[in-house]
Amino acid sequence: MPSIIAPGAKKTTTLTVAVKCRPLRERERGRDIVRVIESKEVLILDPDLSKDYLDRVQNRTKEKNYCFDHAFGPESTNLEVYTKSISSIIPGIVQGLNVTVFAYGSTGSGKTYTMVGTKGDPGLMVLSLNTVFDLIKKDKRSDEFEVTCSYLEVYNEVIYDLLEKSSGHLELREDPEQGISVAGLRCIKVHSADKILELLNMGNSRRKTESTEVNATSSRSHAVLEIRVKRKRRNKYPNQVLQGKLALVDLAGSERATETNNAGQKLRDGANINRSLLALANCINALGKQQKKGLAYVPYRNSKLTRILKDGLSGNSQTVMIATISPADIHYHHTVNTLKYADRAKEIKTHVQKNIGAVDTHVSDYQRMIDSLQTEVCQLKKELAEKESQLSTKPAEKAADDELSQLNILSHEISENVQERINLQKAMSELEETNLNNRSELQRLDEIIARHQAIQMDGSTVEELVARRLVILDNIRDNDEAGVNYQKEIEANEKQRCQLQGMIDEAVSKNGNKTYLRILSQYRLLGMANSELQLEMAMRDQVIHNQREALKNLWNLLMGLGLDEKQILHLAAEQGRKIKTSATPHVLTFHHLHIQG
Ligand SMILES: Nc1ncnc2c1ncn2[C@@H]1O[C@H](COP(=O)(O)OP(=O)(O)OP(=O)(O)O)[C@@H](O)[C@H]1O
Repeated sequence: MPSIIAPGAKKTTTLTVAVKCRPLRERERGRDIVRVIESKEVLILDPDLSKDYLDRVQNRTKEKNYCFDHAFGPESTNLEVYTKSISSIIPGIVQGLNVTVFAYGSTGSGKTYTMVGTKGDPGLMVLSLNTVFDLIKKDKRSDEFEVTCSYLEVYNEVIYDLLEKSSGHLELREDPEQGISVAGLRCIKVHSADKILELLNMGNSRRKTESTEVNATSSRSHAVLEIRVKRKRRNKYPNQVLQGKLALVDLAGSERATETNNAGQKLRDGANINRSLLALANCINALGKQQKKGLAYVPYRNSKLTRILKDGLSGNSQTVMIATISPADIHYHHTVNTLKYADRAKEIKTHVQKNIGAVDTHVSDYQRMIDSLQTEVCQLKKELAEKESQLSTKPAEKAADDELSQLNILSHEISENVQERINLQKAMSELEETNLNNRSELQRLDEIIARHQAIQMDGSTVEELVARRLVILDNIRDNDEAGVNYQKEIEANEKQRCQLQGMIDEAVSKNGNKTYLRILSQYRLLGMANSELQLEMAMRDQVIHNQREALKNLWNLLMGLGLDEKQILHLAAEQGRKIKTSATPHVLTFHHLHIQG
């Protein structure tokens, strides 16, 4: 039965951006070029001291000035950063709101120090968790709480569970209602901040770090700690569940490979870290632009990191970006680059809304099918491993062994290929939807402009409308261009798929080990069926989501026309539809609207 949730009022809010400048380190021996003025302004001095007076007056200086919600100098502690920029939004988590905090900055600028901290100067993760549990303690008598914690890292575009000793590769799952989740990620029930900190330390010890020339323990991965708080009102509204979420993100540092003297694996890491960070920067750009230009396409799909952070960047979340910078003159370019993105991020808007519990059942059937397929895939994987170990004990079959491992590689590649295709197709359909909206706005504008011109209205109104029209056209062109690129990628993906399929078929026809191959091909087919099913589920959910949105709009429209809840229900009954509602204190009229039939 599809159900729609009409949640508490949506509040639009802008991203809070705070800048934290770390102290100059002993070995840096450089010049301190950062000045923080009145806790808001950041002044970056020209690193080149040789500029003369004339250069300065002729404005040839590289001095830059930015203004943020908060700015902290080297003497500020993490507690100060927490108190001024985050503490006020943390209580929302136990009231059903989502909060995201992420640190952004170049390698060695102090992201991990700010997020994790030290014993003497605990970081934002520690401080916010302590507050969450203090708040829970206060309300424990009247309400029931359940807190769960997960910790993941994105390394080389692969997601790993930091709470698992030897985590496999995890996949992202999408649901238009619930947003993005990570399939198979461990969620541990916790009862205290200390327990989470214990898990955090354990996870951090598993995190991929390397020594680079810029930072001795440089984080090579992006880490996301997520705390979910479920709250059940024991006395007042026993059926209501509030679900808040706190996502704390410590990003890997961005650096240019040439600066770190990295090679081989490290160089590859750098490329992937930069791919994610580049995608994040592109999303920040597009979102910043969107505030001015309307419907620009935001390329969340270009990396795992941006897909995970999607909610925090534009969805239902109150978000704080902490931009970390170094005061050293040698880092001038990195510092200015970080501040440029931080400056753009100030424009980003999110929509905060309480998550009032409704257990959705419509995905459960698909979910069950996927889970059972996954169990079967695991079982076959085990059988495959057993078979493989038997085969490897017989040296005479070494040649067959090689062919089999080749087959394994091929089947892995084909499954990655299917995932990529799903992702590209979803990106295409999102892009098309964005442009559909753009085109309908264009049509509306054309009609209004024609009407205004017909009655020869004041020129300035028409000028404004025409300017807006040009902006929309510009967006449509940008989005069409992105669409052509996606289409090319889809074609390349399909070509690769055919090639892989051909290679597999050839290998299978040559190989003599029939039992093994039967299992292998079954495993491969199941893996593909699983992926296809996920695509089908996502598409189906998108349709349901659109229907619900349309119904919500219709409900609001009818309310706006002066009809009350009873009259709407009556109207619906006349149309042969059953609607169930239940009242909550957050929305005057209703919070659940279940539509049957
Ligand atoms: N506010 C601070 N006070 C004292 N030391 C700091 C501060 N911020 C950072 N540092 C020191 O600077 C160094 C680099 O910091 P950190 O490891 O947090 O950088 P990072 O941005 O996380 O780097 P990467 O991206 O390479 O992981 C560390 O030795 C850290 O202790």
